[in-house]
Amino acid sequence: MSTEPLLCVENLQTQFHTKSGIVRAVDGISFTVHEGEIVGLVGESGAGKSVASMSLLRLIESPGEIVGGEITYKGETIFSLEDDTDGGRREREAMLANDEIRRRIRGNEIAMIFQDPMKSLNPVFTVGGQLREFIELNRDLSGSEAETEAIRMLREVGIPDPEQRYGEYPHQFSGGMRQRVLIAMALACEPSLIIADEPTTALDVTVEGQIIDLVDDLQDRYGTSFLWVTHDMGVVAEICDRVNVMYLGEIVEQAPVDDLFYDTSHPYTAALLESMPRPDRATELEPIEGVMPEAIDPPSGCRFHPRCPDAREVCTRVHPETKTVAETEDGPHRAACVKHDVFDVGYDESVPLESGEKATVESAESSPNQPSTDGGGAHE
Ligand SMILES: Nc1ncnc2c1ncn2[C@@H]1O[C@H](COP(=O)(O)OP(=O)(O)OP(=O)(O)O)[C@@H](O)[C@H]1O
Ligand code: NI
Repeated sequence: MSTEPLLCVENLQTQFHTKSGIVRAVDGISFTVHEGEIVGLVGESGAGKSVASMSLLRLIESPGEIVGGEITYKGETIFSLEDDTDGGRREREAMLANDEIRRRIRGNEIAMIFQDPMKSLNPVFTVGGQLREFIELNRDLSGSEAETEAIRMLREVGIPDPEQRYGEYPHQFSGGMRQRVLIAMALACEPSLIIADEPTTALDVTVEGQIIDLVDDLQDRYGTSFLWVTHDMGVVAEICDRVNVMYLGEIVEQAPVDDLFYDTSHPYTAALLESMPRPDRATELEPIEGVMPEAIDPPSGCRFHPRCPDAREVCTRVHPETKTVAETEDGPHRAACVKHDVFDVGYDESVPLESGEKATVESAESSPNQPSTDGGGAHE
């Protein structure tokens, strides 16, 4: 993996300004996507996966804002700030203008697929008509050429009888078939990268499996890279080459997929894996203990410590950066957990936290001036 990455994200920070305070939805994440790779972004609801994905295409709207970090794609600057002369921050000159992002990048270079195809398809126009129009607008083709291309794409994504289905409306398609249409639309301009935000979550398991097989196959044939957003470790195992695990706005573990599963290095990832349904185990699932705190007022130290079975006193104080914990054939294995020797902050000597203690330590540490959304009820 010595070549330049296709997409490079460094220390990305995206925040929402709300009445109750600043929501640090994405709080300094860094990752790359190389050509031909399927990279996973996984984590529970509220981790910041969608905000991160939208940030990559500069689709964040007020009250949200990217406040820091750098996004580069094929060497071009999608986002970057620099210090200006009077102590503020300004957009770097190299950063692409909004209309360039709209005209050259979105759809053509980086396409996006969302969970709900009905939001992306217009119910009053035929599926084929929408696909044809999209192709006509984005590629230099005449109406009839675009129609032929649209039918070819429908066939390509496994829609049976595409000439016939071309003239049907979105409601005449099943959920899985609609998702295939969106994949056809995403592929239509032959982008180098597709960002897929939970595209199979609403589908039943069999159809989900078919869509995943389709993506795997298309990925092979077109060489398209994917950023695959999901909360499902089963899907990650199925499809991803490398994985980023997100917790409360941060990436806590980053590894090639096999290493993530067989040499799990962050207790949060371990908990996600424990809660995953597996065919070789009885129906009893192990839910992750506790609920994810709000991104508005994250716990001190390691953000996962109040739920972590391995938490020690030091974890309430030290906020771990993500560090390389092992080198593998397929790249570095990185984790943000001080129990690893590279951190050297006295984890071994530190006193383990009892479940009750975690809350006490946390409330003692948090500043009384900070707005709290839950009224501190959890600490009673
Ligand atoms: N428009 C908004 N205003 C305020 N906060 C927001 C807004 N959009 C997202 N957030 C907050 O940002 C955080 C991250 O949300 P995000 O949607 O990225 O999570 P996610 O990981 O995609 O979760 P899910 O699996 O539920 O889709 C959450 O705390 C959420 O409440
Ligand atoms: Ni989401």
